Amino acid sequence: MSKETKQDDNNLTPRAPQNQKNEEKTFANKEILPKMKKIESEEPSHLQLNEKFLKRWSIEGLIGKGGYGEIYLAVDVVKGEEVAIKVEPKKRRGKLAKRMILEQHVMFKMQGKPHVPLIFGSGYTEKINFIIMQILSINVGDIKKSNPNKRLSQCSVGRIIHQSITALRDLHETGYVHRDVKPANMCFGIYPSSRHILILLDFGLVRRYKLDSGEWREPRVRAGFRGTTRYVSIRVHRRCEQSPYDDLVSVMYTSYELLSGELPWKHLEKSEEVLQLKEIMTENGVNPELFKGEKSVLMDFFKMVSETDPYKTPNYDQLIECIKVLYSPKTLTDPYEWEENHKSTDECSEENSK
Ligand SMILES: Nc1ncnc2c1ncn2[C@@H]1O[C@H](COP(=O)(O)OP(=O)(O)OP(=O)(O)O)[C@@H](O)[C@H]1O
Repeated sequence: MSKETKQDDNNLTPRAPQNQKNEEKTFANKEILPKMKKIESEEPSHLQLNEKFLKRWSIEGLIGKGGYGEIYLAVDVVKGEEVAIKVEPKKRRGKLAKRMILEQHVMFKMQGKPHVPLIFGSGYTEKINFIIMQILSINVGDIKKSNPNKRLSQCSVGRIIHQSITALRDLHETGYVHRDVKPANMCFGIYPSSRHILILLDFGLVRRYKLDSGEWREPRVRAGFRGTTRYVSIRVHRRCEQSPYDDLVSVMYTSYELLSGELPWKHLEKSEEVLQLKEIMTENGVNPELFKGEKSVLMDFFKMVSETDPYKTPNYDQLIECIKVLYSPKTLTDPYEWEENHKSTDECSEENSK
């Protein structure tokens, strides 16, 4: 390892992925494998195709490019296993980028929890910060887009939302709020043992809301905007300090988008217009006008989330019970509609209407 390269102390030896036995190396479903983007030669990329990063990870392609970082598919040449490498430049606009330092800190704290990516290593080189982690499926937003009717069945949505709530409960228990919950930050595992497990991604915008003592931090009078306009709560539009409640509101909007195909404010550009529609949706009780047809199953969930006290720990169990109605009697381990061995997309709704 070069002198300018440092990895975290507890991470010098990459760890084996949990539950990833040798016989499980066949992918679950080609449709949800991460798709590679071309690494354009004229575009400066942090890592190059076929480069052997830190003499161990061979760069196979670019999976994603976010506002801050790039995500590459790489092969661990020692173990012959695929991994994802998230990279961000160490400096942004002349300032030291702290986003991924916080992200890897929180991801390390969460290791052992089922809904976070496994980390095999993290650190920095002269120019970049990096996290080497478990390779996952395409994100839930892209799974939805790849469905012919651009939405997901009630049965899939129920199980995605159930697992998102569990993932957030784990994060909130460590004292952090996520602040960017959305379908693009949710993926599934790709091996048989992990393909039904939803993984929450992108901890780059987390913030501590609870002290080690368990006491909540004093909220700021006016917080900066953090998150994605389409999914943030009304409180975030109003610049309130975010709490676990606000992550759950983003889960709530996610459920609507996945089930119906789009949120009512999808085509609005101005944040104030989006806010107005969000207010119409829930401010004076859940508005039945926006919950017609297949969306009616979400009314109870919307009511329960929007009536949650933002200054108290949410009742996660109650929320999970409420959303289970969408997929019962199926279980979290039954195949999803995008899996090859799944019989019919409507199977779940038929069962629900019995
Ligand atoms: N471990 C992974 N395996 C497979 N795909 C991944 C993995 N991590 C991230 N991705 C893909 O890359 C996309 C961007 O990842 P992420 O949100 O972590 O990056 P980001 O730079 O913080 O993005 P943004 O600026 O949009 O928030 C995700 O939506 C997902 O599709």
